[in-house]
Formats: sequence, C-alpha cells, structure tokens
Amino acid sequence: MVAHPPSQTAQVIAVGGANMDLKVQTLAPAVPGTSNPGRAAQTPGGVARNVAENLARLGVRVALLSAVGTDALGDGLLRQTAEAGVDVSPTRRAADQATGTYTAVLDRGGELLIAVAAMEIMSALTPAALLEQDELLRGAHYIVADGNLPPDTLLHLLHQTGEGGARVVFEPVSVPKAVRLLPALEAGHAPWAITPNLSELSALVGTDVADNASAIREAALTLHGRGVEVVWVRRGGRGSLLSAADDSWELPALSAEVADVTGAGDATLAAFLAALLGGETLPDAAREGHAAAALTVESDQTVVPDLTRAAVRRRAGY
Ligand SMILES: Nc1ncnc2c1ncn2[C@@H]1O[C@H](COP(=O)(O)OP(=O)(O)O)[C@@H](O)[C@H]1O
Ligand SMILES: O=c1[nH]cc([C@@H]2O[C@H](COP(=O)(O)O)[C@@H](O)[C@H]2O)c(=O)[nH]1
Repeated sequence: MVAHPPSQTAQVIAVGGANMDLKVQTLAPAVPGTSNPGRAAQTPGGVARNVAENLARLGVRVALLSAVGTDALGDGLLRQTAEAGVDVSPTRRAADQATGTYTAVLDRGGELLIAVAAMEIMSALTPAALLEQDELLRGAHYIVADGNLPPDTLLHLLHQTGEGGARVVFEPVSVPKAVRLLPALEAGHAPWAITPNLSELSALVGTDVADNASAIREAALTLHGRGVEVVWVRRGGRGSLLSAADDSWELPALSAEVADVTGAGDATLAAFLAALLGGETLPDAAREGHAAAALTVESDQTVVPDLTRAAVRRRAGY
C-alpha cells in the first residue's frame, strides 16, 4: 500500500499514542520474582496508531498526529506505519525523548500478567503542537483522540474543533487515562462519541456500573446529558451496547476462535468509522466493528495485515 500524499485531505486524523509493543510470554507457568524462560515479539502499537493502521488497511485516508523519538524505535515505527498506508507526516519527532513503549508479560496460556506503558513522550503533544495542525484537524470528518493525550491537550483539541465540524471520538485506553476527559466534559466540550469498556465507563460517570444493559444505558444517558452523542460500551466476548440519546442497541460479539485479543478494540473502532464514512447507520457500522474485532482476535497480530472492508463485510454476513 502507498501512503496518501499529505496534500490530500485526510478523512480521519488519529491523535494520540504510538508505541513499540514488546510482548513476552513465558514457556512454563510464570514464577514471580525471578527470571523465566520465554519468547518475545516486537510490533508497532499505540492506540491512535493502531486505529490509524486499521483505517488505512480499510481504505480510509488517514493521518497520524503522534510523537516519537529520533531513536531507532521511532524510525521503525514511522516506517512501518507509513508502509501500511498512513500519512505519518503530522507526527512530531522529539529529539530529547525516547519513543513510547508498551511491554506486556503474558503467561504460557496467553493471559496478561502485567503490562507497562512508558509514554512520557506524549508530553510533546502540547496544545501548541495541535494548533500547528489546525487546518488538517478542521478538514477531517472524524478525529480519533485517545486517552494517551495529556488532559490539557485533550481539552484544547475539543475546544479547537468545537465549531470546526470534525466529529471527535474519544477512546479512553485505560481507567487512569479515561478520567483525563473529565476536565473537558466539565468545561462543556464533549466529544461526539466515547468508546469505553465497563470500567472506563464507571470511571467517566464516577460510579460503578453493573454489567447489564439497563445499568449501562442509564450511565450512557448521563453522558448524553453532558453532550456526548454516541456512547459505545465494549463488553469483550459479550459484545457491546451502543447508545444514542433516543435509541440504543445491544450488539453481540461474533463467535471467534480467539488467538490473541490485543488490538481488538482498536480494530472495532476503525471498522465502525470506515463503515460510517461509507454511509452506514450507527448500528450497522457497529456490526462491522464487531466483525473486524472477530477477524482481529482470530489473528495473533495486533492489526490484521490483510484486513479490507470487503473482508469485514463478509465476516459480518453481508
Ligand atoms: N473472547 C472474545 N470472543 C469474541 N470476540 C471478542 C472476544 N473478546 C473481544 N472480542 C471482540 O473484540 C471487541 C473489542 O474487545 P474488548 O475486549 O471489548 O475491547 P478492548 O480491546 O478495547 O479491551 C469486542 O467488542 C468483541 O467484538
Ligand atoms: O496506556 C496505554 N496502554 C496501551 C496502549 C496500546 O494499546 C495496545 C494494547 O491494547 P489492548 O489493551 O487492546 O490489548 C498496544 O498497542 C499498546 O501500545 C496505549 O496506547 N496506551
């Protein structure tokens, strides 16, 4: 795939994290506090970057606004992301900081034991860095902003794009990062959509939400009341609940042979946006999201290399 020239307006801008992921797995049951024999795999990661790569593979013109170091990891990350078809030209190179890393330790059965996201470099994504890309951001249909962004940058982005037309989708990333949206919500700058899992939703509404449709819908209504138009709550193998102010849909996950769930949420969001850009309704686009997730969990890769919209629609049964 060839990168789209920067002059061509991107349909989606992904703003947030780009990491080199290192996944290590023990060969025998893990023994804490000592060295365990294992195997390792290094792949490009970071939520905004993963979403961008999925979108490019789905045929959407997409640009990545992130920050990487001037180190070898940064070179590799940008090269591999550009090769997938993403316009990486808006991404900043920060000479004095290391490229972000995400290190996950899995046990022999593939269950996550612990992961560390070392992403201090995200501090280079300042409000001023976003202002430099004002034209690009205003020209997009959708902006995907992830919770890796510093809270003041997130607030600034939502303020900056408020009257501009681009719909902002906030992907929380994790519970500690989800709450970075709260200052913006309190200031009245709501994103168009939010895509939390249950614990991130609980963090956003400030109370534990039970894992049933009526409790999730009630929490989503709280967020609708704060100006968020679409709340799409991920429930892992149980599917999702998609909520808009006047309607909601419980959507099942497709049954899948799970090889590795890493990146499933990122593929879900990308396929949803690709389908919306293709003119689908919210629930039909979300169904395509679940189909892309099924293809992703069946693959041991974070982003399925041969993902296409046609393959997603086939998996969705269209
Ligand atoms: N065990 C599973 N079986 C089938 N599909 C799954 C499974 N786990 C996740 N998925 C699919 O991946 C999507 C995203 O996964 P989820 O775990 O909810 O999000 P995240 O990757 O953001 O934590 C789900 O909505 C579902 O479609
Ligand atoms: O605080 C963060 N943790 C993890 C990620 C990224 O999230 C992906 C793992 O996603 P999941 O939780 O779906 O396995 C990896 O690519 C990793 O780099 C990130 O951007 N920020």
